[in-house]
Amino acid sequence: MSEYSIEEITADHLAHITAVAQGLAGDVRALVDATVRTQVGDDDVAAAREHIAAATALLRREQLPGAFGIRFSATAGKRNWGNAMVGLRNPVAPPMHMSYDGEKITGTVDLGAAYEGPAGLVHGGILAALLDQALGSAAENAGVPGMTGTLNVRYRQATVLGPVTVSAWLDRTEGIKSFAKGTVSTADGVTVEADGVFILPRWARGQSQEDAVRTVGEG
Ligand SMILES: CCCCCCCCCCCCCCCC(=O)SCCNC(=O)CCNC(=O)[C@H](O)C(C)(C)COP(=O)(O)OP(=O)(O)OC[C@H]1O[C@@H](n2cnc3c(N)ncnc32)[C@H](O)[C@@H]1OP(=O)(O)O
Repeated sequence: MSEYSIEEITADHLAHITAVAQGLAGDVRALVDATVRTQVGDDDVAAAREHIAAATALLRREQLPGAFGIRFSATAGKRNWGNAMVGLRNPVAPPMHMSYDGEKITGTVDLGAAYEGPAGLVHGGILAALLDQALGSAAENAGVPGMTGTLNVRYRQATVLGPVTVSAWLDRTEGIKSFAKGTVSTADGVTVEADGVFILPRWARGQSQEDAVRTVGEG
């Protein structure tokens, strides 16, 4: 398949594949957490590996030739289910759940042991990636999408593993450049601040936003 595609699916089918994808990705996330934190002995690890190998072989029976891509449909809108931060069927995504209130993106995410950098703290690269996604989505939702050109991240204080909130908003636009800002917060307050420039690529500039998003896609 191409990286961007349009497909029509019924509401019932969408509900079904959503539940299946969320279930599988959730199970694999649980496996990752269990793997990081397990203290069982070698025999149990060996037995677990046999089960994991069997599950992997089962899933490999029928695979996409590449990544999930970005898919559009009248029923479901955009499905970026492979996205590394928010992808519904990607166990690597924490996932961050995002909502938009017309001005601001709010992302909620629970970062467990798999996202550790310094002991007990969230890895800085993960925080940057979450902010990249949220700032990009803020620009996209404001109707001025673009690819990340530059992302500046300031780590104000450590971010303890656990629930975090990511906020992002469009600051201003200058032609094809959208400037967005955002923060990561925990119970300790704001831990990270970011600002970024999101640029509508040269090859997308002649198209309407809707056409560009459909043919070029987005994160
Ligand atoms: C509708 C289709 C949209 C598709 C997109 C939708 C995304 C919807 C987001 C959803 C949420 C995703 C969140 C995850 C987002 C990623 O992860 S995106 C992946 C990471 N980013 C990339 O891979 C981008 C790679 N870089 C590029 O593709 C190109 O360098 C860029 C950034 C598109 C710019 O290239 P270009 O179109 O040739 O730009 P160019 O005409 O040379 O310059 C235009 C202007 O931008 C400035 N500029 C150029 N590069 C930069 C830069 N890196 N930093 C700052 N300014 C720059 C120039 O100075 C120029 O400014 P002015 O002279 O006009 O004042």
